[in-house]
Amino acid sequence: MPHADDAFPLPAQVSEIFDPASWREVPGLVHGTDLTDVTYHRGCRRDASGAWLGDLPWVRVAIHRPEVRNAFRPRTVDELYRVLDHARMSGDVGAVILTGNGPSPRDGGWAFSSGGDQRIRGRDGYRYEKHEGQEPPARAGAGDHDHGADVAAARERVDSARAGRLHILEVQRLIRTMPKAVIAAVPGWAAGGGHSLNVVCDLSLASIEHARFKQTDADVGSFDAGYGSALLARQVGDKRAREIFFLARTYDARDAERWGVVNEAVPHAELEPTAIQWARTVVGKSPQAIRMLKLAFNLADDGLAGQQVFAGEATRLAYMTDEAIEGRDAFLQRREPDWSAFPYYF
Ligand SMILES: CC(C)(COP(=O)(O)OP(=O)(O)OC[C@H]1O[C@@H](n2cnc3c(N)ncnc32)[C@H](O)[C@@H]1OP(=O)(O)O)[C@@H](O)C(=O)NCCC(=O)NCCSC(=O)c1cc(O)c2ccccc2c1O
Repeated sequence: MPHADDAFPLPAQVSEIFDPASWREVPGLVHGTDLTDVTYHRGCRRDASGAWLGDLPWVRVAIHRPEVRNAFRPRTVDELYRVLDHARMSGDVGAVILTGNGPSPRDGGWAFSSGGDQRIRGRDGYRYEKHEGQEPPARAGAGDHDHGADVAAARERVDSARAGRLHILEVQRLIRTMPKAVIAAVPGWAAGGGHSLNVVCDLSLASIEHARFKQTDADVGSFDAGYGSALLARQVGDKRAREIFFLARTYDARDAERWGVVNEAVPHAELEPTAIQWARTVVGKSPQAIRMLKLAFNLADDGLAGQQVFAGEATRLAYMTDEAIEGRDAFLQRREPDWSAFPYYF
């Protein structure tokens, strides 16, 4: 039993393959209080009784809408952005595990994400809903579930006063540009915009038993013409990327591994422990080296935006030198800078 005075008691079991002993809640970003569609946890060490001993430098972010294969609505995207930005701005966090909670209480299906929630798609994008987060909880078993009524109720909830959004693209850019390793742990379906979310992560693991991939964008009249297609082509080759989009056939974790959509296919039970192990390995490397490498991998494909992000880190390195400090100090001391100590390296 955890100690009553434990700073961080064991969190709730948010997913069947989530190990509460490896994580703690993050105050201000707690599911059920601050978040409805996403869960967010900080890696930590605990003793045998479950008492918190200390933090570890990684976090776990999961979409928590298993009853709709973790489809995202605007609120989901807002929450994803919020927790990912928290991870980005946490100086003691070096890796992010991105996954989907499951299984579905309706039918036991697993998902990473099935992309934009088609029930609330409008002509201008995905629509916010009134009273979000107050929907009746999904009940176990498909018997009492009426899909048509569910779709009608979701459309009824649309808040017509607010504009539609496509801001999963902002989340993609955040994942792409945050100077930390983002590891996708794909426990089930990665479809449509969920397929693209996996593409944009730095590293990916997929469940052999349950992960399934399918790029459905063109089936529903949508198209991720950015990272979701162009970066995919870099990963799997141009012909294969066209096949994935144009034919929209389902492929599994083994195919995904062979094609380069994921790094490794692993047994379902090993998915989260392996993701944690990969996070542990990445944070064992030089933070500066990982930062520069990630941004270097992005640079050529991201054009001037990629150069800008890489150059920002180069500027930070420059600020750490005596030469840059001499420039700053000379200005503050109202004197000419003395560069004589600094060679013209070649
Ligand atoms: C993912 C599936 C292949 C899984 O099939 P399966 O047979 O296992 O499960 P069901 O189909 O029975 O699903 C269970 C349950 O979940 C509901 N559901 C699943 N996905 C969604 C969804 N995306 N939106 C709403 N609801 C969903 C489903 O209806 C069932 O409900 P019940 O009421 O019957 O219980 C299969 O589910 C599937 O194909 N899903 C749809 C995948 C899809 O087309 N996604 C959207 C692609 S477009 C997109 O994501 C996208 C979003 C953006 O914001 C963009 C922004 C800018 C550019 C491009 C964007 C973009 O392309």
